[in-house]
Amino acid sequence: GRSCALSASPHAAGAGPGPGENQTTAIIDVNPPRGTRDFPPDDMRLRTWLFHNFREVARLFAFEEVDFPVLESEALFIRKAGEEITEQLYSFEDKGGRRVALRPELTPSLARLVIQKGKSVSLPLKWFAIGQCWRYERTTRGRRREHYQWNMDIIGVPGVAAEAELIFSIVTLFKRLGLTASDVGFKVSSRKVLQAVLQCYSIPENLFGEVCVIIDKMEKVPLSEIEKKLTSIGISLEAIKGLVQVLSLKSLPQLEELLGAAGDAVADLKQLFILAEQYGYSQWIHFDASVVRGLAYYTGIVFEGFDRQGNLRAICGGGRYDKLLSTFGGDDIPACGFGFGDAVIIELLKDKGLLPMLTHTVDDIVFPLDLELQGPAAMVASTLRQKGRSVELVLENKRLKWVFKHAERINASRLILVGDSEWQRGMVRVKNLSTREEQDLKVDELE
Ligand SMILES: Nc1ccc(Br)nc1
Repeated sequence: GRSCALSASPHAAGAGPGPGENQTTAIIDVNPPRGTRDFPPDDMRLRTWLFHNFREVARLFAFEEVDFPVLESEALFIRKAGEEITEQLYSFEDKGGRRVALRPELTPSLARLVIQKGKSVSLPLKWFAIGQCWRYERTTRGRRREHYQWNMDIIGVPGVAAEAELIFSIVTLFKRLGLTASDVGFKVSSRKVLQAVLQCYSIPENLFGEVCVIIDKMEKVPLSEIEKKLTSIGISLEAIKGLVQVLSLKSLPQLEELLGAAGDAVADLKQLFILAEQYGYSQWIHFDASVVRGLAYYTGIVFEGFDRQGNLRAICGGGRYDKLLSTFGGDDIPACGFGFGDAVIIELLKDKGLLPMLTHTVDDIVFPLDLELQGPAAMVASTLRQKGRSVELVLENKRLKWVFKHAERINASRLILVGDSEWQRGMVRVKNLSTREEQDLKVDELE
């Protein structure tokens, strides 16, 4: 028998290529799972830049950051309204036999946390989160299965001042990214418009969510299919005609004519446009009755950000969801919020030539001229780091030519050489890599 594992040849047959043998194919698939992305440094810098802008806007609007598990109970997302988001739920049974899901959106988790906190938090709440969301899309469409969403939610404010503030926070983000009202805009409507029509035809309230989800596809599938689906859930042809008519309205006066000024729908929308005027972002938004959004839980104002060129899918979307918390067993707490994905916005910025140039830069590169000086070089690096400078310490015995090349690659501002003769005098040689100026400095003179 073998004395110990070490004596076994690590390259017994079938153990893969040995040292020096080239690896033609990797042993494992080095690509991420279908529909998911890696973020190597360049992509990660762009993502960090985008998320920094999300966080900065949230700070300007005094929102507090929250987070939740990517994994939630499946029950949080089971809604009987035929939404794409629930049909594509990334759910499974865990080893404890529990039905769990990778969250497809953040709003239900936020609602769960608000209810969990109950009386221990005072309303209104202004919370934001940036989280990865998942869907299990049939590979036929080869689309992404994950994206990161920035969510901002105002909990406990019944009036449309909350929606006005939320839309302005997105306008603020767009401006920070260099986009103007000529590049992007918001279509705004209210689900109370649909509610009013359904009431006219005495369609039961419980069909409201389902009707909205079907209607949301209005511009994506032929009208005949919409009519077929609506009929299949018991909506009369007459009611369908009424719905289609109201959805084609393009102005608030037209809506008022049809619904009368009485209904909340018109009043809410009028108030929202007045506030937008006062905020100074009227030119960013317009009423469009065809905006429904595909989530069943919206109950009032709904809006979506879009690129005016019309090349891309919606950039973001949101609205009021006054009933969601009570459907989870919480109190009847009004709420509104939006989701803003990390993919369409980057496509738009690319199209507009607005992607930032982000490079990996360091302040100093420290290089011991020979191996005995590794200790002193580490101390020099530590002194500089304590002063807040980012320092690349060369960890191997490299030729000076390599060090200069590397300094260029990482955009270092200074090269600090730790040499024997200088070190004997407690000095190091400092090269400013932009001015080429060179000087010997005492370590504690470095700043
Ligand atoms: N809901 C959702 C999740 C993931 C992606 Br990608 N798109 C939408």
